[in-house]
Order: sequence, then structure tokens, then C-alpha cells
Amino acid sequence: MTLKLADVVLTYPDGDRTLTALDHADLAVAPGEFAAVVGPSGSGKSSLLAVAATLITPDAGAVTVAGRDVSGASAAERTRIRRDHVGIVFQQANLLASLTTLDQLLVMADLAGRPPRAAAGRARELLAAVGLEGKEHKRPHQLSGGERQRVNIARALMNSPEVLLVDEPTSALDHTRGEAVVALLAGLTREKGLATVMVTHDLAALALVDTVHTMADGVLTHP
Ligand SMILES: Nc1ncnc2c1ncn2[C@@H]1O[C@H](COP(=O)(O)OP(=O)(O)OP(=O)(O)O)[C@@H](O)[C@H]1O
Repeated sequence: MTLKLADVVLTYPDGDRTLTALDHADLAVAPGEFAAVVGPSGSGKSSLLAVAATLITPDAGAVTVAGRDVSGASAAERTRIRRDHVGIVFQQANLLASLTTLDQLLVMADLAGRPPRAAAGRARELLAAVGLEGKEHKRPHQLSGGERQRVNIARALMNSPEVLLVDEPTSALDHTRGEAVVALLAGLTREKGLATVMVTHDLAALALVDTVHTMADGVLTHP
């Protein structure tokens, strides 16, 4: 399994009580598997992604990312694991307004200390793979919402992650563009052997995933 959460418990302080956001959650995603997590607002879906992304350390349980046990890892080790093995796609593209499409991707390689020449080749390849050939020199305001989300996906793949975590990728898009973005994620997951987890409210998106996990009050149930 490329991504594995075992018996994960996560609580947040809530006044003089604690709120259980993840209640003994288990999740296993294999290479090339496209998994969806659905559930009502506040049920713990974003918390699950944050734990899988090593952004939050749970109170208990084990988290394995790309074969690395991150449970006991230091903050610096977690940052390195996240940078080298995890791609994260948020709801809003969060692109840097002044940068071209190509530079949005090159920044990622630069942060990871990769040589610029190889990075430029990879960035162009990824932009072609997400259907953005010819848009390399456009800035975010010159792109449509769907195109910005494609840049976001290409950027998340820049450092060749094994795990791709995607939070509500279609929420800012109309139905047709949303469907195209999910189809793109499904294709990339298979082609690149990614372990992909997508949180979604979009029932149409579920037609293209392999597994649907349901979250309710912090409890994750499996197909
Ligand atoms: N930093 C935090 N501090 C305290 N409580 C939090 C924090 N983040 C989330 N929560 C609470 O934890 C629970 C799970 O939140 P989470 O954001 O994971 O749910 P979600 O399923 O992603 O919701 P949505 O679909 O609305 O984004 C909620 O009750 C939320 O209010």
C-alpha cells in the first residue's frame, strides 16, 4: 500500500471538551488506485487529508506514506516526505498571480533543489499531459477556472509524488469542466501509478473512482 492510515485518532480542543475529528480511521490506497472520500460537512474529510499529507500529526495511530512510517518522524522529516512523495491539490488553485504557468511548476522543482534544465522538460511534459500545451506563458488571470485547476494538478505532480491528495477539485467549476478535471485525475492516477485520494461532494465524480469511502462523525466506512 502506498498510503496507509491505521487506527488513526485525531481530536481538536473544543472549549473544555475535545472534538473527535477522526475516530479510529483506517484507509489503505494502492498504487494506481483512485479512492474517493464522501460525507457531510464537518464529518472529518479535510482532517483525514491533512493527516495523510503529514500536515497534522494524529493523537494515535500509524500513517505510512510511500513506504515511510511518518508516525514518529520529526517536523523536518515530515516536510521532506511531503515535498518528495505527496502531491496536494486544494479546492482553489492558489496559483501565484505574477507567475506564468510554466513558472508555477518550476517553483516546485526549485524548492526541492532539482536542477532547472531537467525541471523545465518535466514541466512542459506535465503541462501537455493536463492539456495545457501552448498556455505555458499565460498568467493565472488569463486562464479559465478549469485551466487553473489543471495547472494546480500539474504543479502537484512536479516532484513525482506517489501519493496525490485532492480536496474538492470540482467545487469552483461548472459540471462539464468538473467532469473533465476528475477524468484527468483518473487518467493520471492510472498512468503514473499514483495512490490518489479525492474528497468530494460531487456525486457525478464517483463514476470515475475505484473505491468510495464514507465519513460520518469521524468514522470512516469502506465499500
Ligand atoms: N483546527 C481545528 N480546530 C478545532 N476544530 C476543528 C479544526 N478543524 C476542524 N475542526 C472540526 O473538526 C470536525 C471535522 O472537520 P473537517 O474540516 O475535517 O470536516 P470536513 O468533512 O472536511 O468538512 P467540510 O466538508 O465542511 O469541509 C468539524 O467538527 C470541525 O468543526
